[in-house]
Amino acid sequence: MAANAVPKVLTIAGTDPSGGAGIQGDLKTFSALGAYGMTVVTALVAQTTTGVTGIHEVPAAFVAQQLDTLLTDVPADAVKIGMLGDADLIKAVAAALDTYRPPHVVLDPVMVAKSGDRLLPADAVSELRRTLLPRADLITPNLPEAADLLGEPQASGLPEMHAQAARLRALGARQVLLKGGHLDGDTCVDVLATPEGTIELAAPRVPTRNTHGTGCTLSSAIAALRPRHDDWPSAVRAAKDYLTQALRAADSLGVGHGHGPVHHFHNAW
Ligand SMILES: Nc1ncnc2c1ncn2[C@@H]1O[C@H](COP(=O)(O)OP(=O)(O)O)[C@@H](O)[C@H]1O
Ligand SMILES: Cc1ncc(COP(=O)(O)O)c(N)n1
Repeated sequence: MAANAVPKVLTIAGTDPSGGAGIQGDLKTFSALGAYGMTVVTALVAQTTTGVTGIHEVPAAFVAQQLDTLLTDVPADAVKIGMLGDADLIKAVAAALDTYRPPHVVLDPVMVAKSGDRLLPADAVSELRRTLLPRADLITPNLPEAADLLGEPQASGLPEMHAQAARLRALGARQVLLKGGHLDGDTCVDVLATPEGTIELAAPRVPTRNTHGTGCTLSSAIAALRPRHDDWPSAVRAAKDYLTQALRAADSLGVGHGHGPVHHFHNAW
């Protein structure tokens, strides 16, 4: 990609009518970071800041049709994959990755919403592990998702996070960003494991309950930024800085009665 070109970035994910997470949160992130956003919807989700009331899945064949229709016209410079509601959807997305071979595939292994509602059935986790981890350039599990993928107890500190990130790489993901937001402390430390080594990325913990969409924002920010950065550590660092700023602005929004969304704002206007 030419240095001054606008990256065309695709999100494959479910919806959030409240606009904080899923496809809607991803598109806001892409725009805020100067990327051109494209979408393939995997599920219509009736949800808001307080929880999920229903899921209407898109048939796998129609997700495949959306991917074929889009990617034969517009190649993606990066792809973010979020909610995939069952094993057939996982297989359809894997097939499209094999056909179109987009660069920079970021997989957020979404399993449970902030409200505690399940977005991926437990019996589809092994399909995600077997089929999509080896096709991802970077996976971005939170602590419960990493534990589920590995079939292990959740990490309770940084040494265990380092060990689990390495074991997730051994399952086939080329890079692993194990997110530490669910631990306590004044800083939120994530662990990034790459073939070149493992680093810790820290940011101050923002004192807010408005964290709906943090995982979606981080993974889509990485996808938006990766085409313009030389390597994963640099893109992930910039994406985490962006997320911390969006969390700092979250309380000014006042959206909903539960965990409100992070705020993407542009200063230019
Ligand atoms: N209150 C917070 N302040 C700053 N960063 C946070 C906060 N909560 C989470 N993060 C960061 O947001 C990202 C996603 O958080 P995490 O809670 O670990 O995953 P998920 O949103 O998928 O459950 C991580 O980079 C984490 O460190
Ligand atoms: C469609 C969809 N995808 C993902 C999430 C997870 O959101 P979070 O970023 O808060 O973990 C969500 N609530 N809805």
